Amino acid sequence: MTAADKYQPQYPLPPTPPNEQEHHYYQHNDSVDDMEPSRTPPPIVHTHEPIPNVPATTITNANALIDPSRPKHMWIVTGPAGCGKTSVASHLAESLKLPYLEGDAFHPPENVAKMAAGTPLTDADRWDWLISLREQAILTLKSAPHPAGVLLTCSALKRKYRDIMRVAAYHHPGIKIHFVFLAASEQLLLDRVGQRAGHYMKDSMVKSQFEALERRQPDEFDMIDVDASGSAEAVSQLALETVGKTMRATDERHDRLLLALSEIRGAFGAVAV
Ligand SMILES: Nc1ncnc2c1ncn2[C@@H]1O[C@H](COP(=O)(O)OP(=O)(O)O)[C@@H](O)[C@H]1O
Ligand SMILES: O=C(O)[C@H](O)[C@@H](O)[C@H](O)[C@H](O)COP(=O)(O)O
Repeated sequence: MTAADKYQPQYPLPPTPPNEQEHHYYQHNDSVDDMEPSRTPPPIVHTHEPIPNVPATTITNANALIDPSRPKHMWIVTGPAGCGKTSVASHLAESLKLPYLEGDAFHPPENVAKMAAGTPLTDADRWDWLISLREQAILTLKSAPHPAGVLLTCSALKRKYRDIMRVAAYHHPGIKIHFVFLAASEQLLLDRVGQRAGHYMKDSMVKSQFEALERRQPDEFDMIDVDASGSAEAVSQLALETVGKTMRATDERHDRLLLALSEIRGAFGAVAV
């Protein structure tokens, strides 16, 4: 057997890259309501400033960009229009003293105009919006004086949208992502959106939001459902209890891990002596 034979992969090869014609199709066919591969993601603009007095080798370690002493929590309050994202997130932000990013504020004007005209957004419309929200959340976590977390509202209706947000933890393992899904019936949200004044999102859009909605999948362990059918106060309180419990559990797990690591180090130190 030659060396070349030896290194032939023993598993099925991935599909060959698209030929030029397909590539053209992927780039220009906007009628495909699918973000990958109908749109190539734009390059992510790294907005963080260089950190002074940190050796360049440390800066290349993504984890070092976030204060490594404790996990940083990214709480994403999700659900279709009218479920109470804004109400709940502002209550959480105030109670937990965390910075808060309102997802709607990150929609480009074209998206707002589209929704205001009663046209549901496509995956392609949401792609840049999700990335800019995610990057701003990371930037907020990195900014002095290092908050313990950040709150975001973002409908995050589909699994793949949530996966876009999860990329934050991939690049910055010090970030713990959690989704809170505010669960309520379509009829209830129709009523709430119908009664809400001065918002571009009209009740006619609630149906399409439910059509797009993909509920938590079994492997989405970072997602918690909160019953959002009660009064605004009751839902906010329930969400606060849920968030507090999860945050404490995550921090305790982290502390136990650090303790175990220091014991292992101690044991190795003793052996070395
Ligand atoms: N639990 C609730 N019960 C009744 N009305 C609510 C509740 N939560 C929010 N609302 C009202 O419903 C409308 C939509 O709430 P909002 O927080 O803006 O939802 P979202 O940000 O998800 O669209 C607002 O007018 C708000 O005051
Ligand atoms: O992805 C979307 O289609 C939008 O993000 C949508 O889900 C969101 O609900 C609107 O921006 C309206 O804002 P409210 O959720 O505040 O009604």
